[in-house]
Amino acid sequence: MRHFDLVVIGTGPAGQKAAIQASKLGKDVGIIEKKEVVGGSCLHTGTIPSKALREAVMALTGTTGQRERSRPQKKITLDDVIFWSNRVIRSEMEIIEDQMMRNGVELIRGTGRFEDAHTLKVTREHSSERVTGDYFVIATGTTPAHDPMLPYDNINVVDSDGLLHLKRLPRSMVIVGGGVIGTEYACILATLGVQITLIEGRDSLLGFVDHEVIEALQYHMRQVDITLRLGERVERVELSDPENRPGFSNSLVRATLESGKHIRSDTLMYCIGRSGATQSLGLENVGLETDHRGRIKVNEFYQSEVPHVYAAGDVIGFPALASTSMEQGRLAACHIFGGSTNSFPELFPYGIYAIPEISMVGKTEGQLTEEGIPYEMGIARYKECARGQLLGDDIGMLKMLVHEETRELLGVHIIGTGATELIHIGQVAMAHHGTLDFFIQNVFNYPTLAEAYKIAALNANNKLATA
Ligand SMILES: Cc1cc2nc3c(=O)[nH]c(=O)nc-3n(C[C@H](O)[C@H](O)[C@H](O)COP(=O)(O)OP(=O)(O)OC[C@H]3O[C@@H](n4cnc5c(N)ncnc54)[C@H](O)[C@@H]3O)c2cc1C
Ligand SMILES: NC(=O)c1ccc[n+]([C@@H]2O[C@H](COP(=O)([O-])OP(=O)(O)OC[C@H]3O[C@@H](n4cnc5c(N)ncnc54)[C@H](O)[C@@H]3O)[C@@H](O)[C@H]2O)c1
Repeated sequence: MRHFDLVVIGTGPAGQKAAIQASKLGKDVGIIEKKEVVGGSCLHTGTIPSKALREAVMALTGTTGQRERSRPQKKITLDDVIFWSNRVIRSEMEIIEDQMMRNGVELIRGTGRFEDAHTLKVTREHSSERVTGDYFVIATGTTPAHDPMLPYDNINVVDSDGLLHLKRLPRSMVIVGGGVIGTEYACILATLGVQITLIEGRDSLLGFVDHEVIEALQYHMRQVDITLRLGERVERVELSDPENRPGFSNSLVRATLESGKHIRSDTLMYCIGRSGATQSLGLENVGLETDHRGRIKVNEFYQSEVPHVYAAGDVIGFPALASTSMEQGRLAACHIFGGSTNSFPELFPYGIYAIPEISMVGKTEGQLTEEGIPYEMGIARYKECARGQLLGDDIGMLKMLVHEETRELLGVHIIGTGATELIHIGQVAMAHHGTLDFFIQNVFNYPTLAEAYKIAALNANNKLATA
């Protein structure tokens, strides 16, 4: 039986960083992975495939600047897009495996299940073994939440994992759930020419994003013929019998909404959130419970109620991003082995890879209003920047929120080309309690989109001066 200082379960972003950090601190580390491939849902079904798909679609359709946004120039097959994605996934996988090998992290393939508080049984198809550990980091991530009433068949009714295995591009698709996954895929697939209907139970998509940015996004989604059904919920989904389709016309799926509307399509994708992958971990043998969505409760050090068992990444819930999962895994290993550590930063950005992309850091106008914080707003439109003109991005916008008295930056919200990169300028300024004067008094490269920060700061300054 092999013994490790630390056993990590799961090779997604949280598990990778926990394992490598512990190994850098001189510890013996084993990492368990139930799939044949390393990288987690991040690399195989989540972040990377969806972003590779997006990049491929943008390149193949020539959707670079928004002005050129159009229907595909040539017929693009799902194979074209998957070919692009697989190239990225393969090289990312090699990088992860190399990193683990170089750092002496022992990769053990199989499904891990606790037998007691320090023993994990690792089961493979034809064999099994037991490993023991002084400490554990559970980094098993999530799987798509399912509605038991739905007829999932992985062909016509799929979740976001199943989407990646479709054999052909559907003509039409209903997407249920206007969260991050539903919104990103709606934009990507519509750009490919799929006729999309997006159904969201709330009154707008992505409720945590600045309302003006969401209004702009929803406007542009409609411009590419995405039908938004907001404030609507799906009551029933039926698959048609191909031989006999009264009420289905030529479509294969019919969704009935609570409002009584029928929506017909070739395919329906459900993305209504995700559940912690904890069911088969044998947590009861360690004395751990999960919440109703399978998530593990941890303290600020990522320590569960059983002190030598830590958990990090999506399995602990919010914010459930690859970016935050990596840092949680690293911090967990630092806490276990006494490495120098910081606490998780209060300020971190969100990047939403819709088309156009969106990014935000800090507070929204809604939050500032609710908290009674006096603020002013500065806006820069990309079309005011030479770089925006060069890119043909007429719709991009950067909104800066500053404290009315201290002039400190409180939030930055961007929609448009490069939003997910540009946001980090605002993040750095905010982390150092920067004011809008930094942007006014400094010079930026020209022509760049970063110039939008200066334009927005001047705009806010003008409003403050006349207030
Ligand atoms: C469609 C989609 C798009 C996304 N886009 C973004 C994005 O753009 N940006 C972003 O920051 N985040 C994005 N995310 C979220 C991101 O993918 C997750 O936050 C991230 O993957 C979580 O990492 P993790 O290490 O916690 O878990 P995962 O990446 O889910 O990895 C968990 C691993 O544990 C393994 N495992 C599970 N149970 C066991 C067991 N019992 N034994 C052994 N191994 C086990 C699994 O096989 C898996 O390999 C996206 C997610 C989805 C679904
Ligand atoms: N760019 C990124 O960072 C990125 C991209 C994709 C996914 N993710 C991660 O993946 C997680 C899961 O994403 P998700 O989109 O599945 O979940 P989500 O929780 O973000 O959104 C689910 C949405 O579905 C709606 N909904 C639920 N049931 C419904 C019903 N019956 N009818 C209509 N609408 C319904 C909810 O109101 C909600 O808006 C996210 O929380 C995020 O952490 C991140």
